[in-house]
Amino acid sequence: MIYKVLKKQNIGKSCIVCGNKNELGLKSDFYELENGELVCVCNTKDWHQSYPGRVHGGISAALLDETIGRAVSIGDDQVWGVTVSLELKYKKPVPTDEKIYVVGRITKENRKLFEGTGEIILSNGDIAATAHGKYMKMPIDMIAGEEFGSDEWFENPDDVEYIEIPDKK
Ligand SMILES: CCCCCCCCCCCCCC(=O)SCCNC(=O)CCNC(=O)[C@H](O)C(C)(C)COP(=O)(O)OP(=O)(O)OC[C@H]1O[C@@H](n2cnc3c(N)ncnc32)[C@H](O)[C@@H]1OP(=O)(O)O
Repeated sequence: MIYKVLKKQNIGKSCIVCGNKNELGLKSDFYELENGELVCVCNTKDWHQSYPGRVHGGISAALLDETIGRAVSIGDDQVWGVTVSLELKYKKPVPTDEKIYVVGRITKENRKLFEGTGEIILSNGDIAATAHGKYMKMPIDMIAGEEFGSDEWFENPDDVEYIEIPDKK
């Protein structure tokens, strides 16, 4: 299905999931969609493997964690959180050297906590993993320190207006 992109989120410098200067990272892009969900798009690499050809389960967890954790900032980019708990179900192998999509959304939110769900969708539409995460809201200076600024967190614009996400099987 094709979704209109409302906004591309900022990226970090060194983050394992989104950092553009992390040579071993996933260099993921995050897009806020018209339906209120967030999609992460990235290309898995050989060095993200556990068994040959198969992405490490911890990498899948990191992708789902960040996608759900970022979904809370749709509409208010000053809301940040730290992960309190994260539960995954690994349903199919995530291949290395493949473009994948991670979709997340917030399911519950109050002043202190938020919860969300997400899934990794392979290019053929298979759902490879699902997750439920719980996060505690926290000001960014409490998470990352007073020095957190524009050299750590910045725009990474592109001209993507629509994203086609494989139909889930
Ligand atoms: C450059 C940027 C790069 C990338 C950025 C990407 C963007 C974002 C991506 C995000 C994705 C990546 C994100 C990451 O990778 S974050 C990295 C992984 N996570 C962490 O590091 C978190 C580590 N844990 C902690 O710091 C503490 O345990 C926290 C802060 C979570 C709680 O601390 P603490 O235990 O001291 O809490 P409190 O005593 O102050 O209690 C406060 C209140 O909270 C209630 N409570 C506590 N626990 C729970 C619970 N389990 N369920 C329900 N409620 C709970 C508690 O009852 C109390 O309520 P009340 O009694 O006041 O009513």
